[in-house]
Amino acid sequence: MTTVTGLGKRYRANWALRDCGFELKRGRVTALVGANGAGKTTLLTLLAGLMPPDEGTVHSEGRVRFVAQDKPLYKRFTVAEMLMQAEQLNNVWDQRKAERWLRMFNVPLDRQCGRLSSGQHAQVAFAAALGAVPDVLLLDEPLANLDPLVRKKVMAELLDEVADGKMSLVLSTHVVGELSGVADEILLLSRGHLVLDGELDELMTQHLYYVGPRSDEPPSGEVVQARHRQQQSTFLVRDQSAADLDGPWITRPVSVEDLVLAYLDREDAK
Ligand SMILES: Nc1ncnc2c1ncn2[C@@H]1O[C@H](COP(=O)(O)OP(=O)(O)OP(=O)(O)O)[C@@H](O)[C@H]1O
Repeated sequence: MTTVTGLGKRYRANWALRDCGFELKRGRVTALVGANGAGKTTLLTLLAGLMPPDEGTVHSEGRVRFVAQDKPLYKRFTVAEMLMQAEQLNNVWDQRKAERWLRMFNVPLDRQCGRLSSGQHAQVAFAAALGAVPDVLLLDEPLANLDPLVRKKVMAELLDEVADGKMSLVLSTHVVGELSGVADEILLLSRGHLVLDGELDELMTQHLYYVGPRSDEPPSGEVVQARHRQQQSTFLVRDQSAADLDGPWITRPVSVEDLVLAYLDREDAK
């Protein structure tokens, strides 16, 4: 439903994003991860159509809504007035959906936006985006400013929204420990390039740890991360042939967090 091909963006002479290609499907959650300055916000802004690419294309079907990191609201408006404005700006609007979200997170409709806590402020931005019943919802670091319980609840509710298979959700995040059970797909950016992308379940089966005697190489596979102690080496590898393993090596599964951090670490060291 969204197809991205050869996407690139530069600010003056510097490419912030290059050669980016992937698809976003309905009913799927895509996590966009990468170090500070990797190009996540640039990619989301291009997906939202808020600035033109310098190369490549984004083709999206349906309504795309974007909640930016700073989530601008009119400070003097009450929450209810903010929703009324969102209604006027959108051809399709579901007031019940927006109000339900705000009730769930205890945000008073009659409170001025300038008097909301940063967490409540974020909820108003989410409610306004969801009220527009988007086909593609893009959230730039939606979990920042939220306490751990609210983060969990927001994620659970967003997953519910995706579950009926109509919407595609993309969220950028630095909270990689909370991706397991949330993300179906991953896009990992490093210095403007996609270095890992695909279905998370598939990527998990393609990666594993080899633990064995101190050595320079693992028994097979492409090394993503290597750690050595005096007598022991541990390799996180991308490998599909581990089933035939014999010799001194043992294998261990990787977690989503291990996988993402290992790739971030590898790219950081380049
Ligand atoms: N308006 C701009 N003008 C010039 N350079 C920019 C502009 N916006 C972003 N950049 C540069 O483009 C690169 C990608 O920035 P971007 O904001 O997309 O990264 P990010 O992954 O969202 O970072 P963070 O995790 O810190 O929010 C960075 O090198 C940044 O300095």
